[in-house]
Amino acid sequence: MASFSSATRVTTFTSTTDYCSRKAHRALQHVGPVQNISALFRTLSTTGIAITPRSSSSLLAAAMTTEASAKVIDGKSVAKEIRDEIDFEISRMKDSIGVVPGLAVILVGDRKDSATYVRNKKKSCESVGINSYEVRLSEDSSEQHVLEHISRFNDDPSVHGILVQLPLPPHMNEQNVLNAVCIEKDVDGFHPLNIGRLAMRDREPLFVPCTPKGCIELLHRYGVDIKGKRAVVIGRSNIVGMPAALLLQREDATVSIVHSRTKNPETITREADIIISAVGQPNMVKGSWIKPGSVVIDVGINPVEDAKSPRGYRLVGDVCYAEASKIASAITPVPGGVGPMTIAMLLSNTLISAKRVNNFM
Ligand SMILES: Nc1nc(=O)c2c([nH]1)NC[C@@H]1CN(c3ccc(C(=O)N[C@@H](CCC(=O)O)C(=O)O)cc3)C=[N+]21
Repeated sequence: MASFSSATRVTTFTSTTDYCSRKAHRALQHVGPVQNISALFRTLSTTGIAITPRSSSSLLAAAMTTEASAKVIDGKSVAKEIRDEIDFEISRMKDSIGVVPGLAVILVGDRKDSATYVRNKKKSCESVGINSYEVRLSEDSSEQHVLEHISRFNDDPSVHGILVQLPLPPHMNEQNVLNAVCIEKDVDGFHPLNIGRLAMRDREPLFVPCTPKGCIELLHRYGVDIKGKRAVVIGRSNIVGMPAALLLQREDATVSIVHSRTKNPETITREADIIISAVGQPNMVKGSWIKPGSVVIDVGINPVEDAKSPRGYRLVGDVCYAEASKIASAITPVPGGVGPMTIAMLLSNTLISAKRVNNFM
């Protein structure tokens, strides 16, 4: 790919004769090479130069030929950092009151992806000193059977968190099953009472759903201001989109939700300073949906066929990374972005639960 050489820059701005562009050109000569389009827009705004539609489109065209240079929001390394903090806290709790947190995971059926997630969760639990209890039930087990296991874990004081891996087989009623988890152990944060409290001002949920919590944690740890910013959440699922929008609102963002029935999703998304995409459509969000300088959190983890990959597929996000990383100021990769954070937040919620029930600060 061609780099954004100074020759390119000069051509970009002398090709148009309007005043702003000439002024922008001078500003650029002043600041030296510009790494990406958002840096360019920032530079222009600090010099007080208005960006006209005309200069804007030539800037965008120029940006499309530059190397990717948005800051990569490294979920994998932040998740590691968080696991180290959790590890420390668990040792402190064990040393002072002798309690070790416990997480129970119920897996029904033999979906390969679910088995992988459950295995990863178990490994992560071990890495921080959380006891994990796993129940694997066959695809054709009854809902009653699942409810019995939940009830047993509800009553077991060594279990501080209960996670029922989703999706459940089609013959089970997901609502019945999730409602059975007592809210004090609902580390997924899926119970309606937890979601209801999340939605209300001056109420506190016992647990915040892991994936949205992980998204916000990434924004915090990368120093992204949320207060007063425009945020767009793409997708309205109960487990990610909807709670992500509620959390952003609690952080004082102005939030819009874009979904499958939204007219002009591209126009609305392009107004956002912060985008959280959780739809499960590979490469749906194009560069043209993104405002220069915005921050993009890509929750999608979509397998796409890839004969060159050893597994026969590779994972891509909802966002077209190649395009977005030239326009955004920061972006999460897939894999290595939100995924590892989801698991770190599950461990965090399990620790919170164990601390709460034992009155340990
Ligand atoms: N009750 C329940 N709670 C969940 O939290 C839940 C669930 N059910 N069902 C399935 C989804 C999916 N999910 C993921 C967690 C981590 C990664 C993850 O760590 N992904 C790695 C890639 C892993 C790979 O390479 O295969 C990454 O993005 O870097 C992915 C997906 C949790 N889920």
